[in-house]
Amino acid sequence: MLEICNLQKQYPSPDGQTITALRLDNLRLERGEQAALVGPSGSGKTTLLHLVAGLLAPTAGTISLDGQRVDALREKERDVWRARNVGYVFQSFNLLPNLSALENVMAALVFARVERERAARLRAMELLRGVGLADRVHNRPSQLSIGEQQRVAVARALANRPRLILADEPTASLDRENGRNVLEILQWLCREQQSILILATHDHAVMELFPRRIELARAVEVSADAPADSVA
Ligand SMILES: Nc1ncnc2c1ncn2[C@@H]1O[C@H](COP(=O)(O)OP(=O)(O)OP(=O)(O)O)[C@@H](O)[C@H]1O
Repeated sequence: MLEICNLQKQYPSPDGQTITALRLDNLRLERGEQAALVGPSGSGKTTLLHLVAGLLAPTAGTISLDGQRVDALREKERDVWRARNVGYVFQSFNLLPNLSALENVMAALVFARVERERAARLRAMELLRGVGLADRVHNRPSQLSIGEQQRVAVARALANRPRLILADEPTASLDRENGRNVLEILQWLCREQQSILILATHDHAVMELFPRRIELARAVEVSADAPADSVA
């Protein structure tokens, strides 16, 4: 289970003010639950995903996955924790350009040290077959279509069977048909392995496909000397 309590992230701004990028009082997602993360531009969707992934530390509040406090981990511990427990799908795929589709997926497994090379290869092949790319495994990203690249990225994110999949507008660079295809695969794989899925989107057609929504309100800006919640 993912549990968030009284979470806040603030940044100093260049003009001496403090920007509250995110405020989220409570959130609980059970194993296998899928939720769309929605809110206007600047409401903190990416910030929330980065906090949950342990890429950023919160200013206040707690984040726990299956009872483990992610916010309390030191930076090095967070890297190890992330490699084992989190799969991240970006809008812009972030595949390694010099590696084939197969090597990109294997890299996630080898980095997390959860599989030996032979087992990693088999798992990567199985996933790439699952996302419909069995005949493209030796292609590099530049030799794949945009939709195919995102399917490789989905396979990579799911490779370690992570408990948590975070996706930041994963269909925003795709046309409707490819977007629908990637989403179906992502939701199906998350259901299969009972991963929690949080997917940020602006697209109403995408939101409709999720049983739950996490709605963020627009971030507020407060001056440096005012308490955060005294300014609207
Ligand atoms: N490193 C930073 N320093 C200062 N302010 C930041 C930083 N990162 C994000 N912000 C601010 O925090 C707020 C939330 O940003 P975030 O990217 O999380 O929003 P978002 O909901 O994902 O937006 P979008 O839908 O446009 O992608 C914004 O006002 C942004 O300008």
